[in-house]
Amino acid sequence: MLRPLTEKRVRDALGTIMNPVTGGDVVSSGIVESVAIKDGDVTVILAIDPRTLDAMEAVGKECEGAVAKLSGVKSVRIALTAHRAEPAREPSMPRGAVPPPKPPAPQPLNGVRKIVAVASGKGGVGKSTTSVNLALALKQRGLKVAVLDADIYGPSIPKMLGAGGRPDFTPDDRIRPVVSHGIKAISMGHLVPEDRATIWRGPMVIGAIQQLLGGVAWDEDGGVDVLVVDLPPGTGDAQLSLVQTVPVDGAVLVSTPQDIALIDARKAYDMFDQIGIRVLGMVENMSQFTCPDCGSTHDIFGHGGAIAAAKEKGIAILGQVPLDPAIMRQGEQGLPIVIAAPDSAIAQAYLAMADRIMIDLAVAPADQ
Ligand SMILES: Nc1ncnc2c1ncn2[C@@H]1O[C@H](COP(=O)(O)OP(=O)(O)OP(=O)(O)O)[C@@H](O)[C@H]1O
Repeated sequence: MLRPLTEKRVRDALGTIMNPVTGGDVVSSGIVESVAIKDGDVTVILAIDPRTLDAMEAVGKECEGAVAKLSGVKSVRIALTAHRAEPAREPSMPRGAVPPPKPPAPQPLNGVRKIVAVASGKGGVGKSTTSVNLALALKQRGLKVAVLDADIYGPSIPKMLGAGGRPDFTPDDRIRPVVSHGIKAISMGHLVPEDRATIWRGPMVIGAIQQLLGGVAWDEDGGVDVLVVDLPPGTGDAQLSLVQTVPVDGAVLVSTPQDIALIDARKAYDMFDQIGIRVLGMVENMSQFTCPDCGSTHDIFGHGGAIAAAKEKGIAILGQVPLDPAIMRQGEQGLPIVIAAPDSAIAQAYLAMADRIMIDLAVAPADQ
C-alpha cells in the first residue's frame, strides 16, 4: 500500500541533508520555514541568511532531490527566502531605496487564548525559574497553562519541570507538548540535542521557534488559557523578532537588584515599549538572602534596586523573590517551589503574581 505523503515524511527527507553553514542538518538548523503539500505537489520554504546564498542554493538542490524520491510526490519546489529576522535599519536607508517590508502581523496560535512573555535583559537572573513557577501558580488558580521554552541557548524548562523525554506526535503530525505537574511544556531542549544549541545564530533561532510555535498541537484537551513563553535572555534581534512573531498580550521582566542587571532590564522594557507590547511588571529575583540557620537577612546584590528602576519607568513590581537555596535545589529535582512547598512565602509570592496577571489580562477559569 502507498504511504500517504505527509509533512513528517517530507521533513524526515529534508533531515537527511546537511546544512554546511551550521554543520547540522537542514531541519535541526531551523531553516525550514514551511512545508506545503497539495495533491503531490510539495513546496518547501527555506529561510536563509542572504550572505550564504551560494552555499544554500546547492543545499536547495539536494533537498529537492531528497523530497522527489518520496513515493507520492509529483513535483517539488524549494524556495529560498531571506530571513525576515534581519530587516534593514530605516535610518541608514539610502535615498530612493525601497523600505523593507514590515514583519508580518503576529498570527494567533490555534487554541491559545493569552500569551505572556517572560524576559530578562541579562542571563542567569532567574527567568526560567520565574516562568515555571508563574505557570504553575496560574495552573493552581484553575487555568489551563502551557510553557514554551524559547531559550534555545540554555533550555532548562524540561529539567525544572521534570518534563524530560521526547514529545510524541498527533495523527496529523503536530508536536504534542509534554505534560508535567498538570501543565503542558515544549522546549527546544525536547527537540535539539543540548550540545548543538550553543552554535545556533539568531536567525536560526527564530526560524526554529516559528516552526515550533506553528507545529505544536496547543488546541488539544480544550486548549490553553495562558501560554508562558520563556524568552532567550537579552534584547537582540532574536528576542525582538520572536515577540513580533507571536501575539504577546503582556511581558514580565525579571531582574536581580544589581545595577548591571537593571540596566539590561531597562533595555528589555524599552524593547517591548517600542513595539507596543504591554509590560505587566517586573519581578525582583534574588532580592535578599535569609540565612536558614540564624534567620538574619542579607542584601547580597543590594536591595530594592528593581523597585527604584521600575518606578522610574512606571513599571509595576509584580513581586520580590528572595535568594533561597531551596529554589535551586527543587529546580534541579524537577519540583518547582510552587509544587514542592505550596504554603511557603515564596510560593505565595508567585500566586500573588499570578492573581495580578490574571486581572491585568482579564483571564479567568470561567473562560474555559
Ligand atoms: N530566587 C532564587 N534563589 C536561589 N536560586 C535561584 C533563584 N532564582 C533562580 N535560581 C537559580 O539560579 C540559576 C539560574 O536560574 P534560571 O535558569 O531560572 O535563570 P535564567 O535567567 O533563566 O538563566 P538563563 O539566562 O541561563 O536562561 C538556577 O540554578 C536557578 O535554580
